[in-house]
Amino acid sequence: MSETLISVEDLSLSFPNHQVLSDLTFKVQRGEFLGVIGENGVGKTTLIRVILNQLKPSAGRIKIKNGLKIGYVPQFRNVDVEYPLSIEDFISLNFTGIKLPWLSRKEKQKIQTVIKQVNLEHISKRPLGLASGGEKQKAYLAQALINDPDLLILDESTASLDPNTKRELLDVVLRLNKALGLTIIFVSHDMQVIHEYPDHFLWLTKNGYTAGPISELHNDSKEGEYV
Ligand SMILES: Nc1ncnc2c1ncn2[C@@H]1O[C@H](COP(=O)(O)OP(=O)(O)OP(=O)(O)O)[C@@H](O)[C@H]1O
Repeated sequence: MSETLISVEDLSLSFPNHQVLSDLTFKVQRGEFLGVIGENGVGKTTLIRVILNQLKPSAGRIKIKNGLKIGYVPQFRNVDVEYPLSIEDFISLNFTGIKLPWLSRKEKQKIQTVIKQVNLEHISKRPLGLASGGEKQKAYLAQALINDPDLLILDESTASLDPNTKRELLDVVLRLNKALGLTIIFVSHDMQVIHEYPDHFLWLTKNGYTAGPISELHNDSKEGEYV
């Protein structure tokens, strides 16, 4: 039996003088890998902010499963080369509910687990500022995993990575989805990767939206890359 984690019903959101989301209805089931696609300005990030409870819908409803733990991987932001923390220490910053001024053995083990999950073992002691773009995104991914989320949201986290690095990160995300049953919402402009990785899609357009299993995503849209 599938379990609904997020249920969105007739949801609309307007900013002053500007309707962004209109009559949106979809569900996210546990274990799903949902790709959210759409042109610039169509409301992808706005939708994510509604899911994160940072914005209230103007109309309609969103139901989030009680106690759902969400991990968030932001859009790539370069980290200054002078940034002093090691990748390991950077990841540990995201621990919530730390009771002691130092890390417990269990917390240290957890850090090593997530470092392995994102394939950063070989450079975990390196300052984050010296890591490559792909490695930095993996460090953000590891940070999002540290509190055992049920749902991982990646908001255009691969947008500025080269094609190989992008695939490397998405291979890690797909493994987490398949092996651990982690539910994924992946926001992207890139039709090609939306065809390849997610099992469901939500395609926001200026005039509405389409949603469904990835097999129903139009093949003629494969070529398009929104930038
Ligand atoms: N707080 C706000 N107040 C007013 N307008 C906003 C606000 N936040 C976003 N917008 C506008 O709403 C529209 C949707 O923005 P959003 O960031 O959700 O789009 P997006 O699909 O994520 O775009 P991109 O792909 O460029 O990141 C844009 O026109 C944006 O300028």
